[in-house]
Amino acid sequence: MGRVTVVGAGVIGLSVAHELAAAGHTVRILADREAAASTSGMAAAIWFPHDVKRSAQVLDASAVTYQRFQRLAEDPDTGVAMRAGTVLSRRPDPDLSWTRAVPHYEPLDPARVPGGATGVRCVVPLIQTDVYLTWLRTAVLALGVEIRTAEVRSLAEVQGSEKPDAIVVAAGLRSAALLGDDDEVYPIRGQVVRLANPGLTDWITDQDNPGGLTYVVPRRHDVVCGGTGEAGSWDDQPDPETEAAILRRVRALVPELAGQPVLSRGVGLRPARSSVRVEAVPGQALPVIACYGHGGAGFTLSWGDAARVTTLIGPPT
Ligand SMILES: Cc1cc2nc3c(=O)[nH]c(=O)nc-3n(C[C@H](O)[C@H](O)[C@H](O)COP(=O)(O)OP(=O)(O)OC[C@H]3O[C@@H](n4cnc5c(N)ncnc54)[C@H](O)[C@@H]3O)c2cc1C
Repeated sequence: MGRVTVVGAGVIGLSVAHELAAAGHTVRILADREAAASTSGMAAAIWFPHDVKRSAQVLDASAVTYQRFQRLAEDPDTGVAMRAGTVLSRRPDPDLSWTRAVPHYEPLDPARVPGGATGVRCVVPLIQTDVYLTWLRTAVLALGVEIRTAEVRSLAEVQGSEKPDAIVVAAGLRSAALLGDDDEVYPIRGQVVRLANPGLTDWITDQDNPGGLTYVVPRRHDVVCGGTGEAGSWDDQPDPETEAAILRRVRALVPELAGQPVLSRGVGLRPARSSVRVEAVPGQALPVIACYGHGGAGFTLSWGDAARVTTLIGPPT
């Protein structure tokens, strides 16, 4: 193994290419959109395994990624920072399996939690996606990876034109169409509205808000407010009524947001699957590794799954 073609330049494709190149492979990325113009560009993002089945593999990948981001946060140019925040839950038995990867967390004083909810206060990586994806692309190029703008219509086409030793399919929602052996991929629509930041640093996510998924992620120059989690919806246009409802919910949760002007808005389609797929695909003429279906946790799993792909490919020969 030596020459690897990665299909996809979102956070997953870039992270995989980074780790393969760092391991000594010659890597080329084929992608028809830059990360900023894909789902990856729409995330806020915080480290949190949201909209993904929390299997042992996912929790392991989350932990590896947490540690990697913690190191990256030492360099402000990466756009990664460690930030305190709150995870609210309104279920009687909340799933706290994710806290295994988090060194600092504590149950919140019930007096500080909205009626009926429980809360965990913790410190996690906050990844400012516009800064981070630019940093990651630059890091990938510095490792000698070639990034080519191209639409891939079939893996046979890649095999014929690129003659790689292996292919990694990291094409998000469109991965299943390229592989043709998977009918378990579907979009989870996420709408966001970005407000001016009145000086907030702490994030909050209210997973089971009766009005809908609600989160507030303050960044350097804005606050990403969400959201929605509409499984099966391919609608990529912001809906004004949905935005008004998001604004009502986030202002109820974080009163400082009242009166802050809207800076921008957007919709992203999370590439969801019954479970994240990271494996060698059987029945192919050459080694093909699938790495997709990360739902609402692509950043959260990125470095862990990139390491897993690198192990599956093996060392360069
Ligand atoms: C509103 C919202 C908020 C989110 N918040 C978070 C968060 O806080 N934390 C978190 O961890 N995650 C979050 N996510 C989820 C995260 O954004 C996704 O899991 C992640 O972006 C998926 O990355 P990806 O690289 O698999 O796919 P994408 O970013 O969609 O990239 C796919 C790439 O494949 C390329 N491609 C596809 N098909 C082809 C083809 N046939 N030929 C050539 N190129 C192709 C595209 O051009 C693109 O480069 C959020 C998502 C949304 C929508």
